[in-house]
Amino acid sequence: MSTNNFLDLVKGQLIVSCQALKGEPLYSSFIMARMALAAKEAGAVAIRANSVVDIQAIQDEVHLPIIGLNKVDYPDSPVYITPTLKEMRAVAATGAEVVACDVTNRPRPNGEKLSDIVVQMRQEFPDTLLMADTATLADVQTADTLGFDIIGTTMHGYTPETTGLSLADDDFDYLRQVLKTAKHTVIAEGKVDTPAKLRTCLDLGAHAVVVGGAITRPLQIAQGFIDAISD
Ligand SMILES: CC(=O)N[C@H](C=O)[C@@H](O)[C@H](O)[C@H](O)COP(=O)(O)O
Repeated sequence: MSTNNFLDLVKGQLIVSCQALKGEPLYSSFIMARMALAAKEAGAVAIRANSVVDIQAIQDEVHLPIIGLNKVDYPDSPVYITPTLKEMRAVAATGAEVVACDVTNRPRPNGEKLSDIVVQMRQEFPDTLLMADTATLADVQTADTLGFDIIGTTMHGYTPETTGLSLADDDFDYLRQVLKTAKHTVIAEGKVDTPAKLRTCLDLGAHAVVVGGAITRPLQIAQGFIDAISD
């Protein structure tokens, strides 16, 4: 019987994504761990983190549940969030309570099939929850069919089909549709960049909300201020 009470722990709460890729000013496992400490002290109940080294550094710094992922670029696929079984296994092996991966109906590296990956993960890591990073309602239905425990809106606005779209567009119309469509637990994620949007996502029925850049990407945050004074 699964002892994974992640969903109970995060219900109605904020999850902070602490990520910085190579090339970003804060690219450092140490810095991501300190970001996670700040998030915990603010009251966040879980952390979303990228890469085994960052996950381990964060686990050493804060005892909060983790949504783990591993971003890897492959030449034969546009999918980069935990794209293959190799990355899924590596993240699950850290003990992260949740493993998140791309579910956007695009070809995966090495021709891997998501359905096969899910079956293998259920066998090898029965207590680890799986989170689908989706972009469209069709992806939400795929995630439901494959039995993902959590459906994230993570990739909405980040695929060719959804470029430029945002969760908050048209009074959160897309999130409302996801909440109506999804059979599994929905966590709102992607461009939730103000406290008011966080509140609205929860009021509309999201189980929890992930906020990343608006809290943990100072370059992105500062650029917003610069844009406001750039005529
Ligand atoms: C598209 C993509 O790769 N998103 C990634 C998913 O892990 C992260 O870079 C985002 O920061 C995270 O989803 C939180 O979103 P936001 O930073 O907008 O609050």
